[in-house]
Amino acid sequence: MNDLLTISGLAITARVADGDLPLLRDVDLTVGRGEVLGVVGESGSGKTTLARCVVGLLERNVRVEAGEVRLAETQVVAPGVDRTREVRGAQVGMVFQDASRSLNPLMRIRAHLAEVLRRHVPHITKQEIEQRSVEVLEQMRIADARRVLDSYPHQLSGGLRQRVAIGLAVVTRPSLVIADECTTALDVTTQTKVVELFRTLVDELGIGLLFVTHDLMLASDLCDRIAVMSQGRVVEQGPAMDVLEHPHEDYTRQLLAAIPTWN
Ligand SMILES: Nc1ncnc2c1ncn2[C@@H]1O[C@H](COP(=O)(O)OP(=O)(O)OP(=O)(O)O)[C@@H](O)[C@H]1O
Repeated sequence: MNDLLTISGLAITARVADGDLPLLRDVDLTVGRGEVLGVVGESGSGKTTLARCVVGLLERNVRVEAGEVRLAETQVVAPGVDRTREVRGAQVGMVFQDASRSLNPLMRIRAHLAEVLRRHVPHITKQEIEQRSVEVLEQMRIADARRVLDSYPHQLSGGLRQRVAIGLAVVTRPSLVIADECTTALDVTTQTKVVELFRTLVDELGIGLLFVTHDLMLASDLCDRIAVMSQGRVVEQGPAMDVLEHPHEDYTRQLLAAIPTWN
């Protein structure tokens, strides 16, 4: 089996004032190497809970009740099991919605990259840090990498900051990247560029990408396969074009019907 990420039978519950609230039920998903899985669904369907579970960032009132998350052969999440700290950053990179919030305003981009590399690459030298920092910004199609390395986050445009955030997620050369609504705050042109960048990274580096979005048009541009979520369950999944062109579920049809340009 060549799957990088395997989620099976995952059930997640939140403890709330009046009892237990199911957030995810019976979720089965896989992401292969060099593959983009799009996770789509309306607001509140459980997409973020799924993404955060894989990287061990669930809130304190939330627990895994059944099922498991495996990264290649290793079980990283199961009831009472959380090995995400061991893989987060090094084997699994993350990009979230608002890059500005994940960057420290008082640190230059060079220091951000150095911090991540020092944390996850044992014995890395100063010279290697500089080399890999320039290299990753170039991979992000940033032309003037050295100027960007010397900049503070506020000196960069939103689109550039988001590309830096993606760079931070992949500089450790993870095998899997989790991206949660990471293009939502960007204008349409920048969104397209980020999507193209992701596609190139997946194709060139062979990483697996779990791409959470509520935007089906974007998903259709980027994803190999799509999983549709509703009320904490995966209601439909398959090759992107099959799901979007020939949906089996009414729920998927309704999502598609809500896009004016789809039909
Ligand atoms: N810690 C929590 N405690 C209680 N309820 C929660 C918690 N986290 C999420 N929920 C609820 O679980 C449901 C799923 O939330 P989630 O953020 O995973 O959905 P989503 O599909 O990512 O939505 P959006 O697109 O709006 O981010 C929502 O109804 C949300 O209010």
